Amino acid sequence: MLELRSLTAGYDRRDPVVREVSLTVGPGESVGLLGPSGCGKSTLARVAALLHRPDRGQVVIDGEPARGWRHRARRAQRTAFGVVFQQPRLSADPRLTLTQLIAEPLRATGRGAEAPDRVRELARTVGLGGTCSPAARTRSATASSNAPAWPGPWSLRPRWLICDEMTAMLDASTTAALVTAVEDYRADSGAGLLAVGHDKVLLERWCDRTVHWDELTRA
Ligand SMILES: Nc1ncnc2c1ncn2[C@@H]1O[C@H](COP(=O)(O)OP(=O)(O)OP(=O)(O)O)[C@@H](O)[C@H]1O
Repeated sequence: MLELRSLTAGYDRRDPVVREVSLTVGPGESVGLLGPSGCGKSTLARVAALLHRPDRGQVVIDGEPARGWRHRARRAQRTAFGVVFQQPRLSADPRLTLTQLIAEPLRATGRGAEAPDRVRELARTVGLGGTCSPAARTRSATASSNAPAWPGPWSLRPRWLICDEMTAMLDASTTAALVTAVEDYRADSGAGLLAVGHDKVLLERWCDRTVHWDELTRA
């Protein structure tokens, strides 16, 4: 269970963008969070993935409250999350090859020996035919990591996926391929998903249930 309990967060303690928000994602469940641009969805997604420290409230991961954030998060909790941000081009270091992008999270967490097998498997999963096109790079960023030290969606087999406007900049066929890749991974691993966005049609089709930002903040 991923529990967000009464979270208040933002960039100025006197004027937080997320106020007293609570949301629960069950094991293996996919929850879509809908809301207008600028309401605080990305901020909440970053808090949920332990990337942004809230001012108040708790993130509880499988019964255990998070006590550290970003690099201070416990490794077991940090690696429980795979995160896909809305700007994949900024998430992938352009100096790395596609293979390095996929292998880096494993090396960074002392599991480099698994890299060759995982690279082969993930390249197949996300449909990288050895090309270096922007779409292929987007898919490899999704498969690997958002920053070299931050293990991403698939490499470390996370239990929770946080997707923040994952498909906002993609065409329809790449969107469909990515959603399929996420769902294949979830079917295989039992991972839960929090997908944040403003595409109601996509999230309602994709997720077990959707909640609107207003419902979270009305209470
Ligand atoms: N790093 C930051 N520093 C200061 N303010 C920020 C920062 N990031 C976001 N904000 C502000 O916080 C508010 C919420 O932003 P956030 O990105 O969480 O919203 P969002 O719902 O995800 O929007 P979008 O759908 O446009 O991404 C906005 O007013 C934004 O300008």
